[in-house]
Amino acid sequence: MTRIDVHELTKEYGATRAVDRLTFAVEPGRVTGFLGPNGAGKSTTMRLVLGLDRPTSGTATVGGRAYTALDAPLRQVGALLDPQAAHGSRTARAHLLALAASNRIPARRVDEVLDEAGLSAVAGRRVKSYSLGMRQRLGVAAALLGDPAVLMLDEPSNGLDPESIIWVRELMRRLAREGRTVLVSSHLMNETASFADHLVVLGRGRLLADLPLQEFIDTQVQPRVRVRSSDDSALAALLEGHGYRPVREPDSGPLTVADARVADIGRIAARAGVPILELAAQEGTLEEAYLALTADAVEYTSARTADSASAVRESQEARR
Ligand SMILES: Nc1ncnc2c1ncn2[C@@H]1O[C@H](COP(=O)(O)OP(=O)(O)OP(=O)(O)O)[C@@H](O)[C@H]1O
Repeated sequence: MTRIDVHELTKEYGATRAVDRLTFAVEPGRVTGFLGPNGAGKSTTMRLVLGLDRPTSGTATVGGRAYTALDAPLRQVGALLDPQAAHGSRTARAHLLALAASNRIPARRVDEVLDEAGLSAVAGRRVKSYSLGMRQRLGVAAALLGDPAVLMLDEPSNGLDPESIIWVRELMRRLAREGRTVLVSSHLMNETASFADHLVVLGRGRLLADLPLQEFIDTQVQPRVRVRSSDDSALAALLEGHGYRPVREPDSGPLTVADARVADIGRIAARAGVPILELAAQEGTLEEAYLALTADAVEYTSARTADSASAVRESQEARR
């Protein structure tokens, strides 16, 4: 089993501390989502793991060894960092054949990964004629070439159409099921929630969270209950009498009750004889949880996003 271990990792570029005493492990058999605002240090961390940059201090290892000390790196770690990495004047097949030859990977793997990436029909075309989505697929094909135990993908869904996004999601799930170690950075929260089992979240180069996906959401977003009655005013008064703070959704929608459980709300209403038309637990989303956590750790924030992040937090506070 091959883990990625990052220990007390620090990287400074002049006065900028891009990565700040970072410690975490990426375990095999699950997809770990790597999140953080722009400039949080995700790409730098991936580059340090891949030996593309030298740390100022600390270590990053794969299976206990530095990437640069691996015998056949491409057969142990597959990475997608920059979809523009392939030379534009080469065909996709020639690009993969060159990579295979320099890493002692059998040439037949090239056709296998082209097929896996859905590029077989266009493998003879020059890469410069490829769309961003096709380049992303080629980058994923290159990452898979050495059949590696560890995969690190930086924004693999970037520029992909909906069908390709589903392809990436299912591919990552399968790679994790096969027991591989999969680290994926993304800015797309719904997307990350659909494939990640575990999350590592950075802010300003530091570790903000290292938790299973659901636990991360639960620690950031209070549980809520949605409830609707034929007499919402009576229901609201009843719940207030029991110490809850129900909030009416806009346009006379149902009531939202923070810090509440379905069974408790249902029992209170039944005892008082208030008819219930709808009663449901409302799950927090990864986006809410992420915004609540990272609002203070955003390096580049427009006034508008800062407002919406604090609005999410305020609405959460209001429901408490
Ligand atoms: N080669 C470099 N020289 C100088 N500063 C750098 C270099 N690479 C990264 N940085 C700085 O380090 C910080 C972390 O950048 P990094 O690209 O790792 O963040 P990120 O989390 O990947 O961001 P994004 O989500 O925008 O890709 C930023 O402040 C960035 O400007």
